[in-house]
Amino acid sequence: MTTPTPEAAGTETVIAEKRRRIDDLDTRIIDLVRERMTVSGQIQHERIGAGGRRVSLNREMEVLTHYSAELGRPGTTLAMTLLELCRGKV
Ligand SMILES: C=C(O[C@@H]1C=C(C(=O)O)C=C[C@H]1O)C(=O)O
Repeated sequence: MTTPTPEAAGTETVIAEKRRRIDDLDTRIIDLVRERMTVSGQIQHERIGAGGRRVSLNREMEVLTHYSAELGRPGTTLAMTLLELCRGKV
């Protein structure tokens, strides 16, 4: 193996540092998703206990609109994944 140039070594360091930051962000995002799942489950439990349904399509449209307004079409996909995590498959 050849020794990397100082420039390449610097690039590798920057990438390694940024990847650690991304790993930290992903850990926090996963924690937030778990928190969302807990709160969503509490709402569903409350509604079902009052004789309602687990799913509220009107509310899900609001969530999908929020994500698509902020993040475009991939935001809709992300919101659908979050909804499935929070209330299961419909
Ligand atoms: C949490 C709720 O219940 C369900 C889960 C939702 C969610 O996780 O955002 C949205 C609508 C419902 O299908 C709610 O009605 O707010």
